[in-house]
Amino acid sequence: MWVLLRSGYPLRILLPLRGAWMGRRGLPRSLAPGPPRRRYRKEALPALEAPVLPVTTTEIRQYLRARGIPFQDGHSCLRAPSPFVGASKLKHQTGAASFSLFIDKTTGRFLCMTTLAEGSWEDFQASVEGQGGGAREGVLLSEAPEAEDSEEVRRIWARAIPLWELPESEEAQLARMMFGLTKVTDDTLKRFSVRYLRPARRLVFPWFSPGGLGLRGLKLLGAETQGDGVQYMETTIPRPGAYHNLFGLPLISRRDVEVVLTSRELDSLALNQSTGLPTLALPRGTACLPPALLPYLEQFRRVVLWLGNDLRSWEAAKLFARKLNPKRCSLVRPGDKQPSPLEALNQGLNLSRILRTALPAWHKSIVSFRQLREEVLGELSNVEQAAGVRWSRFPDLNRLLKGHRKGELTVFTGPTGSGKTTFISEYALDLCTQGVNTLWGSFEISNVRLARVMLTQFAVGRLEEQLDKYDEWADRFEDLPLYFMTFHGQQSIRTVIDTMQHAVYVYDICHVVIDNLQFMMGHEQLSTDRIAAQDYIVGAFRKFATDSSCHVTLVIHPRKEDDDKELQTASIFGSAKASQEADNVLILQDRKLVTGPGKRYLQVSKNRFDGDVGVFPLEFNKSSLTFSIPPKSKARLKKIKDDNGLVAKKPSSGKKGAMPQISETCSNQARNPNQPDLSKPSR
Ligand SMILES: Nc1ncnc2c1ncn2[C@@H]1O[C@H](COP(=O)(O)OP(=O)(O)OP(=O)(O)O)[C@@H](O)[C@H]1O
Repeated sequence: MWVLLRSGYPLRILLPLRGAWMGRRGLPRSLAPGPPRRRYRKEALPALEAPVLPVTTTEIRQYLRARGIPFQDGHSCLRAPSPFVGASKLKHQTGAASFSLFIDKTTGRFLCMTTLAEGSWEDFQASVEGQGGGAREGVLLSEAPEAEDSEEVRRIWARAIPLWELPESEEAQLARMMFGLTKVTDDTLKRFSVRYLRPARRLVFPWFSPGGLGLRGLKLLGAETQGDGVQYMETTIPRPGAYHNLFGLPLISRRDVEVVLTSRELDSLALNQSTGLPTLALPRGTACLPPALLPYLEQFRRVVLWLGNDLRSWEAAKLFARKLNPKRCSLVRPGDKQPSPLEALNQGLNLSRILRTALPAWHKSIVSFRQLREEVLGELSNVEQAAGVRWSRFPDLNRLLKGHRKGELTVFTGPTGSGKTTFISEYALDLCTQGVNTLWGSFEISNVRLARVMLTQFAVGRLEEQLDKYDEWADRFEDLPLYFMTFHGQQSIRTVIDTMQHAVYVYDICHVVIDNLQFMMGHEQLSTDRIAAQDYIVGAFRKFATDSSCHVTLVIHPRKEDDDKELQTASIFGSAKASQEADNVLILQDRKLVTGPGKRYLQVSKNRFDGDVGVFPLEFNKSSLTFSIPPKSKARLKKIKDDNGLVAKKPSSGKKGAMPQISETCSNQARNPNQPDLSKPSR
């Protein structure tokens, strides 16, 4: 496989994850050859000083036309004859097969289906323009299947045996029961070449290269009973970021025009067996749909997404349909009578009938309640899930905000140097460890410094004093779905939003953190222009959050105010636009004057979801850089709400540690509202 080095985006990947109990390739240590060691890896996407602007579909089309390259318009890609196929081979390809180069309409990245060459739009242009052979030059080892991986893949595959050939029937029965495969036939397992690794008690799903070019990777699936249910553990080789297997692809015929996409291999087995339809399983379930897979899905006129039986799967299905072109997509809605395909098979339901209930993903801009009623019902009957992902480290935040939801804008403020970056880093890390794909825009502090803070918080302790543990923590940290923009200091909002859009498309980002708005804007504008510019930028982030169904957390410095005053919603720098556009407003209250140094409170002063606002204490732990809630703290969460659901003004007791006065409608007491409290240089 050819993979090229250049990239047009100022985005750097931090790599995918393994647990402490895992070996280098994410396998149990007993399966990983040799002692753990670290390898030097080439930077996957190098940081760019001057970001290249993303290409548009129109520009791609214009370029191809100007160069006289014929092309066909597809659902998510343009198809053209591949410059990577030798003239002799090209002669033998006819019709659609001769258009074997797929160019992603959104990113310009290409894939040649014949040679498996792939690269960026700039690489394609370079190769068309004959700049030193283009694609053939830059082989990126970190993304190409590594020799070591291939060896490991072959070894495990050879040790695994076909499930239906398990000699002891008791063992075979137990394995089938654990994975819910009692109704899946041997024929189905054979068709999909599913094996079983006896020592590790794992199912093994193969990733075959297209065109029967051999085994490219594996997914190992373990199952453990937990209460009434079963918990599945997945391991992939290569690691998740490079595992681009559409399980079931070898069974797809060129003539197939319809496919059902599932989020699990087990679901694909069940669906294919009971409906006879072509089915494919996404490599990382509902976590993401990497654009690298889109060329393989171009041939289908209809794509049905049946990803699971919870709200998260439903959200993912809607997002993936956008990438696939919603006009050809239908979605199976989760529900009691519509569980996941494997469960449906096990419950004796008619899977073809469920598929017929799939709803078109595309509708015009105007909808009637009829189209919304099922969605509303879904939210009402899954209140917990509709409230979003809950924090594991901040239970009080769950009590107030209920969870972290897609498509919302959170504005976060606090006095200079009070610990905003440190807190927001832990707040985002908490979500990221629970599978929320996160993109950081750290304009004030360098990514290295930020990552160091995050890693310390992740390990909940100082790593300086335990460097022998560094690799173990770093390995686990690498596998978080965490990405960083490589911007620093002032940036144009267009470039930042374009990069965010790119990240949503490529990495299915659900949470973007911008730290902070003022550093992104630079210091150049005059004060009145600044407020207008900030309003414009806040509006752009708001629109992005809504349009991309992605949560944006925006750190904004407060105005310069008296140090001894509590901050309020109106203390956010600029006009009222930021707090009006925000769904949530969070304030880090630095109350050192009344409670002593180090004491902080987090105040939720706006909550559009259900109106609950309040404050709760945070205790800073200097060695782990974490803000945990003091276990024996008397000052617990305090909800502040009047009968109308509005934030009430509470009289101050004037006592040490008293709750702050909070008012949404407080007067503007800022000394100079046009001046943000931004007295420090970029770090
Ligand atoms: N509650 C706290 N008590 C004492 N030190 C803290 C506390 N919170 C953070 N710090 C430390 O204070 C320093 C500044 O923290 P941080 O960068 O998070 O503040 P900030 O509010 O983002 O700053 P700025 O206003 O410059 O953006 C860091 O070294 C951090 O470890």
